[in-house]
Amino acid sequence: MIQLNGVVLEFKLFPNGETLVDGEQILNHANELNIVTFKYENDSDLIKVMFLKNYLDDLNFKASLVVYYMPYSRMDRVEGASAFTLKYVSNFINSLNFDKVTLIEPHSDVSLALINKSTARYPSVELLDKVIAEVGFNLHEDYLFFPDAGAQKRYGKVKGYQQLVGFKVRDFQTGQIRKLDIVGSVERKGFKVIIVDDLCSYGGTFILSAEKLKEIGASEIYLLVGHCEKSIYKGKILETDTIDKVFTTNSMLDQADHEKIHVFEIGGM
Ligand SMILES: O=P(O)(O)OC[C@H]1O[C@@H](O)[C@H](O)[C@@H]1O
Repeated sequence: MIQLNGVVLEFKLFPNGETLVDGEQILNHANELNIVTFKYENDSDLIKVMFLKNYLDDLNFKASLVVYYMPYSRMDRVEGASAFTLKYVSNFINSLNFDKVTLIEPHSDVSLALINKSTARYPSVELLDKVIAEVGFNLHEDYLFFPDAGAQKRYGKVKGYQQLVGFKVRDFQTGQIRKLDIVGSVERKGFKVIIVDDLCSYGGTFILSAEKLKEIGASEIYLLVGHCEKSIYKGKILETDTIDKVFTTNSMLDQADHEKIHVFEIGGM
């Protein structure tokens, strides 16, 4: 889904699959300075962004880009013969020459390094105060939990919280989590935990984290993720009582289709 200055653009297809770009629709919402918002739904959205930016260039209009979820951001390293698709998509975005690019919760700093004139915003940090108030989190008794070293690097700098970290081993090819251990100790049982990470897919990481946290005495467990894929509906998080509530943004989901999910609007953060 592509927005121009907050307005969702409609794209149609020619019978052979080519994209029909409605220039009039763009003209109706374009200014000299524009914000293009890119909510990735599938690879065809990349082509739509390309057509829109080229059209704005032809009008001599400027534009910045907000990327709700950076596609391929998890392909931030290569192993064996795997293709470095994050680099290739970043090259594509760079070729469009936006004035600036804002990445919402990129999976790692590699996206920031690869994309020119890019900065990041982290809803998992920006929304923490709201989530803490909602779940009645006590700074002296309760814990934030980062499921792996990547999450600890991104969010561990938040001050004033007791923190626990997971050590996760995942098979790069199959995506299966081989094991997860908790590093850090707790003083007593019966505490709340907010698991903080960038993205929930099927939720395997968080179910496993929650099981381990329960073993060491957690009584209530919440999940705060910047992005939540629709695949959460196919995973076990919503079926079991291991995680009490999931807080996320509309970077991937459009709305919450389950009582356990709370979706914050990125625009209203
Ligand atoms: O365990 P699921 O939800 O499938 O995947 C989410 C995890 O996989 C990683 O890329 C994310 O950073 C998160 O830690």
